[in-house]
Amino acid sequence: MSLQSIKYSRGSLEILDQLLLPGQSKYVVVRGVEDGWKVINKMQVRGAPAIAIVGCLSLAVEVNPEEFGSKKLLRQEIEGKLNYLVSARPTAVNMKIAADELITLANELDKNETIDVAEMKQRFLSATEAMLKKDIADNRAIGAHGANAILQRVTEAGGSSAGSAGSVRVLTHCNTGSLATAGFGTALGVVRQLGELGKLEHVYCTETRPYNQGARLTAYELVHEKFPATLVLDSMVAALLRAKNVAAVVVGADRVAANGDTANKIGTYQIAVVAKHHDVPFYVAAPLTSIDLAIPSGDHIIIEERPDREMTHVGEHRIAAPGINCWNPAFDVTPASLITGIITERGVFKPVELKAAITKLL
Ligand SMILES: CSC[C@@H](O)[C@@H](O)C(=O)COP(=O)(O)O
Repeated sequence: MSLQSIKYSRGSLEILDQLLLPGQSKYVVVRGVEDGWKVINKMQVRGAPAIAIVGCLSLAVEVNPEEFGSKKLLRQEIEGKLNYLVSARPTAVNMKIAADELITLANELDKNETIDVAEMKQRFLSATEAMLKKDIADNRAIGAHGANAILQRVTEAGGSSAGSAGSVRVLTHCNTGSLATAGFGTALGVVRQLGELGKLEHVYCTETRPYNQGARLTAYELVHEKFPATLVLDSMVAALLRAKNVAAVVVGADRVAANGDTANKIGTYQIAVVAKHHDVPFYVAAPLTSIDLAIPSGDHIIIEERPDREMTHVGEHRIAAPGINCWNPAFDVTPASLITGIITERGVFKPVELKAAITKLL
């Protein structure tokens, strides 16, 4: 059983094939950008931060053995291939932000007359490799901020949604853990942190149809951690919030717009509506690399539509009546008005404060 979604050392990249989990732990070798694009598009690796890291590292393994005749040629290679990788999946912004940062770096290195092409390549590789460590550090910080926010809110609300010794029950959706990131996780990092603090009474995870990231991947991580955890179907959330004294919902994000509207796995929006109805705080946990200040609202987010087969089949087995039409958006947009707080590595912000706070930080 492995929770390491990305194995990298200079010149070598492997990803844990998430289509096969939890039945099989099998790593797939990614030899370059073409492989990187395919494993992202087929969702063998998925989760917004992991997509960006694998995309950029796939370019690093391709560039590593190559000799470039000039810095201009290296810059063109970096720019062209990163823009291609962005096209593998459209909704999560992390790959686009990473690509823009690395293209800016390549332009600066190209203009810097004090370095040669070999040095430029080394600096590009180091910048790409730094993403792995940074993602884990960011996730740890998200976990700490998120756990504090949830526990503080429970205390402020008089502790009625707390269990024994102030511990809490939380609900999460999709998979936002070690498998979706370089390690630890975002929303699942918050859950992990509550667990590490001894404050996690129970975690509920949704099945997350149709790809079943909750049932296959989050459940796998929770069992591995030996956390008190229960799987529920997506259609059970209203009943769960009515019955189980859940203190908070915490989910991840694929793209957060400047006003706080958040694209995340399909089903997130309806959970937020149900949470509002039951007066349960609803948190989005995401690194700054998931926040897209360039778009004013969620109306500007492109929602990826996936093949019908993901709905009509479970593995090789057909479950839907042949001939039926399908609509399979992979994500939905939760309006900012339903979001209590956006948990980042730099603190927790109300959606209305987000743009000003992030602009100041950056
Ligand atoms: C830390 S992962 C955050 C999001 O990417 C996650 O919640 C999600 O929606 C994943 O969707 P997926 O289609 O599995 O890539």
